[in-house]
Amino acid sequence: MTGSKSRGMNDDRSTNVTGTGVGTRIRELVVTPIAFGDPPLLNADGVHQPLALRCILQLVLEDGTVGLGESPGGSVRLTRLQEAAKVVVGMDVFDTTAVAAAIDAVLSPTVPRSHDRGWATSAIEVACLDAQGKLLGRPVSDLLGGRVRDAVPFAAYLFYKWAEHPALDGREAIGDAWGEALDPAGVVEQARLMQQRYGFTSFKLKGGVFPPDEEIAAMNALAEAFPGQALRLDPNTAWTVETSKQVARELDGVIEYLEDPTATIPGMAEVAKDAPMPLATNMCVIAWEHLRPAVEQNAIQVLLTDHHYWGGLRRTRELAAVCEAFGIELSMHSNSHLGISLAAMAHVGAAIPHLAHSCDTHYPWNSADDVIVPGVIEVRDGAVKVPTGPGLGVALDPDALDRAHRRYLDSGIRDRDDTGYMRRIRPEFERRLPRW
Ligand SMILES: O=C([O-])[C@@H](O)[C@@H](O)[C@H](O)[C@@H](O)C(=O)[O-]
Ligand SMILES: [Mg+2]
Repeated sequence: MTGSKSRGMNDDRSTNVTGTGVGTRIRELVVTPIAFGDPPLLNADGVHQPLALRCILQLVLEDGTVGLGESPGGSVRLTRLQEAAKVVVGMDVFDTTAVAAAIDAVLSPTVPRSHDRGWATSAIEVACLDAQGKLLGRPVSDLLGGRVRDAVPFAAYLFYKWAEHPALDGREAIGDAWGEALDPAGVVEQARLMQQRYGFTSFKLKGGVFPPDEEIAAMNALAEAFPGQALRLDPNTAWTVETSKQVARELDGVIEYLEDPTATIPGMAEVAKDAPMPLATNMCVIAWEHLRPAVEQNAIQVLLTDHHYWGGLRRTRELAAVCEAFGIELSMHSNSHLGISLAAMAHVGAAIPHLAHSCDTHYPWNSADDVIVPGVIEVRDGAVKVPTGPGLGVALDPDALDRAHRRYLDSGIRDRDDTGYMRRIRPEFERRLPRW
């Protein structure tokens, strides 16, 4: 961890904004790597490790106001955030364009692709907006143009999963409250639990785990168990173009969209010519330069935005306008995350008028180890109420943050490695895409 977590923790402070930058300059950016529990969720790459990694950002202004941010973790992202943290010191928190440019400039020599630099820019922009909102006494959604909805709908994110992380390296097996889901009945049971606990009315299954016929059977079982409710399948590019076309035909009338059945923009465009339902992506259109070819080839009809890599909340709002111009519908992508990210997702989701689909969230899988004070941000009735307090509207729980940071230090895990972890348990596992 860099810096002290107790410094500048006056989260609720509101101050007069003079417009001169007095008190609104960034004094310090504290980046804290953390780890939190994650169940054995299966995907095309392997299986989730027992701990997932994130970085928590505390952007401290000269007047003591603190803006919060959350970024995906891992050693590379942590190093980039730490580098970026140095160049933003002294800048005005309202000058987010200049802040983004400074981060971009310091990272460009070592990180050539703008998309890879975007992760740092995005997390820091969210922290700036949280601080701005606290200074102004206004929620972040107001800084994005105002909310068009008070609650943002989310989908249950279903995964094939083992009942427990098997015993390994002298540690005992780690079970969870969700149980096993390895066949259609298990998937339907998991969906029922998700609905009971969180009120979800739309469901996404992470596929690419079993042969397509088994995943088609799971989707049909969900359709039977939840008639009329929106369903999606996402095999993370585990299929060839031909297999994708075949699955799309078989799921006609069953799913609202098919997400990343196959790799690349041309591959998706081939499938889209044939598929009876819209195709969605968070894999082949992940940077501004991908939009033009995707539109020209009509490769996707739905984009899953993600403020964590599209440059932050304002850029996501701009992306939404571009998509609107080209008739691309919007949904939202998620990775394992905690409440600061969920709050940011809710604020930007509230400010996008044509958000056509419920958003993804891993939060139910990870919320037990959250680092924010509970009660403000939660999934209820399949939606997240957009906080109305200043900034993101959430506050850090310093003890929970300390625990999560210690967990990170003690774990020795520094990067996500679904394939490596899977191979330790099933040595014959090969990450081969497309697999079918
Ligand atoms: O957590 C997972 O296993 C997901 O596969 C995640 O890594 C993806 O980024 C994501 O959820 C997706 O929609 O592709
Ligand atoms: Mg996806």
